[in-house]
Amino acid sequence: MTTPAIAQLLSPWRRFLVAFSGGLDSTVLLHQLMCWRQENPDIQLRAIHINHGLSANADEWVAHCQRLCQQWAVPLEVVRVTLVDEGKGTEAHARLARYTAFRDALTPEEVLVTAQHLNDQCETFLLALKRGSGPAGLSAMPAAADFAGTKLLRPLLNTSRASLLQWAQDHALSWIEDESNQDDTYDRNFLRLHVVPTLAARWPHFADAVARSAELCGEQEQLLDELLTDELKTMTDSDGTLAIAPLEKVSEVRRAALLRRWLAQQQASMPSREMLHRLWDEVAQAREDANPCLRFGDYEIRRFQQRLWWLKSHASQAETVIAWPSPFSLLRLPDNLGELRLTPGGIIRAPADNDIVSVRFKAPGMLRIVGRNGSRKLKKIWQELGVAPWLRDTTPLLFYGETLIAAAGQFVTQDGLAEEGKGVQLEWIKNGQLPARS
Ligand SMILES: Nc1ncnc2c1ncn2[C@@H]1O[C@H](COP(=O)(O)OP(=O)(O)OP(=O)(O)O)[C@@H](O)[C@H]1O
Repeated sequence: MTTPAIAQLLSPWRRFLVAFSGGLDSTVLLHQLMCWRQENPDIQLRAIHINHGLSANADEWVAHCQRLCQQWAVPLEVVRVTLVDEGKGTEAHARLARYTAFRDALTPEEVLVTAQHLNDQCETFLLALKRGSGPAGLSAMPAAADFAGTKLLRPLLNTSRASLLQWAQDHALSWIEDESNQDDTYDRNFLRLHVVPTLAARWPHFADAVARSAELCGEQEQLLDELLTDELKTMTDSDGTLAIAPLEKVSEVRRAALLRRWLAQQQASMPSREMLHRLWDEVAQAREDANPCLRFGDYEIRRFQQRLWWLKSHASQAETVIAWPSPFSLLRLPDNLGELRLTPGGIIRAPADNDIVSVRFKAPGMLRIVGRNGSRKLKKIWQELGVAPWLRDTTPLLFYGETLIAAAGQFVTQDGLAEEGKGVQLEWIKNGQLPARS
């Protein structure tokens, strides 16, 4: 026998990867799916268990999951993850590692199924309330969301923990208890252990009511998505950058809603109100000659040519070195950035072929050109091309060390500025054409 919720939400799909921790919730989920498979043999089930190695009992949990999956004839993948502490807290790290492992394990034909239930939804809502979230945060967890090119489904979201327990007892299921669930230093556990039981004792349907509020908030957000989609499209370029000028003409609340949606398209985590204000005041509206930048985790937002750019941050990017052994041949740049060409003309002294031997590619658009030790003049040149979105809105600049020595892609020696028709000129070619200089 299956629960209607499971069949209703999952019926369009046929292949499932079940996130199986071995706890009560995911054990019931896997069992219900297994029962459903008995009636529908075309359904394919796989389970995945992530071993975070955090508990002394972690190996026992793995063994328990293996036993159960063998008994239910569900292939199980066990993934051992190693947590590196980057100051985000163990819980957040474990979660990140877990979802990365899910992403890696999923095939495009499968959907991921997790076992969050009504009481989890209630806690998620209360945690968002505690953070002062708006409707997007208060909509808590959606029952279905896009994930890793396929879907993440939460079919138990309207089922209470009590009814999962009832199911487990009725079917004599066994499950593991994670001892860390009793640790009320975690906010979620504090709510689960102390707050929600008090609320539920007074108002038995409190969790249902909260879930309804979450759903209503979700609907409002969806409506705004629909209403703003076309407007956002007109402001966004094919490269994902966002025009600033049209945002100046709309009301503050509309602008915030548009910026939020633009950030969501870049897969950014939801920004706080303060971050949105900073994004507008410190980046979009920065002084004309400023070179503003706002960090968002591993990413940053920059302004270039009156547009906002979402970029992987320099600090988090490993330097790539591209050899350019013969600088008079075309150099193809990574990330579809185009090509570089050196042509005669524009410099006092024509460099020997080996003057420039490698180009160090940092972030999109930022190149470090390094000469061979033997070259006298062009030893170390920084070239920032017009692609660099964090340049001031001027022509491409050329640096020697920290010193600006030329603009518009002309090389000069340290001795003086370029002379027409002599030396070499560096050109950047994108999609077969020289990009327009601003
Ligand atoms: N170690 C694990 N291995 C496999 N699946 C897990 C594991 N831990 C949790 N899950 C899956 O994730 C679901 C939610 O668990 P939990 O609430 O602890 O984590 P979460 O990923 O932080 O959830 P949320 O999406 O609410 O932030 C579980 O019901 C289970 O399906």
